Amino acid sequence: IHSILQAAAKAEEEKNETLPPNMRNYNFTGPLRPVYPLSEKREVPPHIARPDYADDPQGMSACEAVRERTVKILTKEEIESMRKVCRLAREVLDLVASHIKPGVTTDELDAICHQACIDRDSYPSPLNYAKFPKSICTSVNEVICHGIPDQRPLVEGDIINLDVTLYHGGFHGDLNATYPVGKVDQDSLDLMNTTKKSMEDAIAICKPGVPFRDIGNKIEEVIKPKGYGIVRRYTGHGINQRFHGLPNIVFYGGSKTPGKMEAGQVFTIEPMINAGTSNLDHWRDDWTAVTMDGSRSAQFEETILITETGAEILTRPPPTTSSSSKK
Ligand SMILES: COc1cccc(Cn2ccc3cc(C(=O)NO)cnc32)c1
Ligand SMILES: [Co+2]
Ligand SMILES: [Co+2]
Ligand SMILES: [Co+2]
Repeated sequence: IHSILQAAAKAEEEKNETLPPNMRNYNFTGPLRPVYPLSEKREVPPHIARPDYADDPQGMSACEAVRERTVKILTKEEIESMRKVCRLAREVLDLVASHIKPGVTTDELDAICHQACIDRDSYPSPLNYAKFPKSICTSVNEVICHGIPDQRPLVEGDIINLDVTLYHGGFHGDLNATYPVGKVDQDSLDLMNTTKKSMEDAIAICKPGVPFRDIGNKIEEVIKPKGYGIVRRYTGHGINQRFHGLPNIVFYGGSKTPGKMEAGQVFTIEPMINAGTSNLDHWRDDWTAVTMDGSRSAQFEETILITETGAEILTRPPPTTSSSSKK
């Protein structure tokens, strides 16, 4: 009976108008489906400085095509520019997140993000990056990353990751977080909390002289006891005038990659953690990464600066110490 029902569901699916043609006979790994058509490509007013890939037919970045031999050490001025764009990116993430509720579509969240970038004299970095069609990545439930905003309304019980990157003053600022939609089951809450803790514990070990691979060792230490899967295909990355550069930061343990942290380096820590297998597949939209077993996935991301004494989270407001906090 089960296989009959499955065949019937599949036949129904192939008639489904909300699936784009090239996904009509794709074997989805979980219950989530895209809901097409995507909205019109959103415009960014000409007074806003654009990254070099914004108008490239393939969305290719000329500055990223130049191979790097070492991890960039930012100057004081460059660090100030990173502080500014990262602060703006945090404002935009928090604003978009405040609109998460059942019934809101991910396309509506994209429109809010797009306008919030413009209001901050910033370009939404994902737009046209390698031809990505929207201004934010919205990754729901079994989607690991790079989910495309579409006409699907959020449902109570979903989890959603919002991944925001802004381009301002010639620099990119990148962060993401995973949020519950209304009331969410305990397993999903555990997955989100553990993922966030693994990122925060990894940030806490960062300081000059620490090997980059220790980030993955620390994350694995937190994640392994829970039996979750650590995504291997996507990594954290250097970020500055480029959206993506050296170092590549893996989130699993036991990596042999060489390289140690130095003051003045800026990169993201963005572990993607699956409730089940670490294996992934991509929807036939070339972007959307999903867990192979349909289990849920969570991610958190900050952009951090390595300082003489440790790490500064550029995408978080500076901590107020008791002395400096205003009465
Ligand atoms: C060509 O191959 C791919 C595959 C997927 C995605 C993209 C392009 N892209 C679009 C948005 C986006 C965000 C990040 C990021 O670092 N988030 O933290 C990375 N890549 C991104 C290209
Ligand atoms: Co990001
Ligand atoms: Co400015
Ligand atoms: Co990133």
